[in-house]
Amino acid sequence: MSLYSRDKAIIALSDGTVEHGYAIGKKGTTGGELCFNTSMVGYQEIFTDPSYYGQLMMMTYPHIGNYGTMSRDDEARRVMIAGLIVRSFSWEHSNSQADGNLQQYLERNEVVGITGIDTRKLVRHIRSKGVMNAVISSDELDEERLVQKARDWDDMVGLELATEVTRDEPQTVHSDGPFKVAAFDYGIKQSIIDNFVKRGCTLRIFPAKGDFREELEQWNPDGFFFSNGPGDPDATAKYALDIVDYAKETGKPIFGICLGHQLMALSEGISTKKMFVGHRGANHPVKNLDTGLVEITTQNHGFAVDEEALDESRVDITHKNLNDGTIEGLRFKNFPGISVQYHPEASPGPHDSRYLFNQFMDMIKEGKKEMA
Ligand SMILES: NC(=O)CC[C@H](N)C(=O)O
Repeated sequence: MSLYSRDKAIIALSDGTVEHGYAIGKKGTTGGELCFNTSMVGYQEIFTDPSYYGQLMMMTYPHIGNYGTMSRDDEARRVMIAGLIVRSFSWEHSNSQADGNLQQYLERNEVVGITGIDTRKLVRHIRSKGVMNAVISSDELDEERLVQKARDWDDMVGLELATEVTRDEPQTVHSDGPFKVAAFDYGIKQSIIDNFVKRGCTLRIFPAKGDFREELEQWNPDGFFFSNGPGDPDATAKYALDIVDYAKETGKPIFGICLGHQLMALSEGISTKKMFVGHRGANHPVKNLDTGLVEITTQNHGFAVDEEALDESRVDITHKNLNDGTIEGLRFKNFPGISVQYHPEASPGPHDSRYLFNQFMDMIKEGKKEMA
């Protein structure tokens, strides 16, 4: 496709809403759950966040592509979003550090997208009607057929997607520090790995599925980490709780982010629920109930721990979202564990919540002292 495409494209929602625009990225047809992200920067980190696997990404910031792409900004080896919707696509970029332009990046990663869309209107629509599926197409422009396709698309509820994005084999990421953390990869972001390595943790990263008990016994980690990831936490829990339970039995500190947080709650019998509209952006206010302080956080989730299912003999709520009151963090009472629904690695986003990695490191240091 030449730069400055004027090839037509359509986005069709499962409720019959149709909008016309122009093709970006690869020509073709794609579909998924229609999400929106309100971050003003960090589009490349968002597109490569494995938790977005299977979702169409609508950016509310209107100007996307203006600073190009840089390979060091990737959160994973490939683009994970299923499609892209923007208001005003930048066919050209201006950034002395960029190593490419977004159109070429999207084409190389085979991402189908659409520009020229009134994203503010579509976001308001989803916010009033609730999250739904959609289809983007630049090779088939029949509105009715595309709406039907959106209706037929798999529902996110019940979808198991972590095995689509996890690694095939365990991998060790070394640091020069003394700590060993076993991390479970349901779609782990590179910036989470970097945050551990920076704090002196050598990580042994395990695939989502498999029996690694024997290897874990031998390696004897100082702590466990359960990662972020795509899909319905209930569907991942069907196989993942086995290893969460193992980690709990060891008595070592456990930390969970996003999907990992949801899995830890599920392992204590506390259910999750699909949200009316998810949280995706880099300015969500969260209150730390231990300190009373408010942190501005990066978020990306469509499910949440159900407050009604909370069991106070098993968990304390440590963090709450100030926009809608949903649970954002838990401390576990029957094992040394903390977890947050949001993203302390904040890539992109403000660094207010990085202290959570330090808090986990303190738990690990404490645990090692007790063992000595
Ligand atoms: N970032 C994540 O780990 C997302 C978790 C889960 N897939 C959700 O949407 O709620």
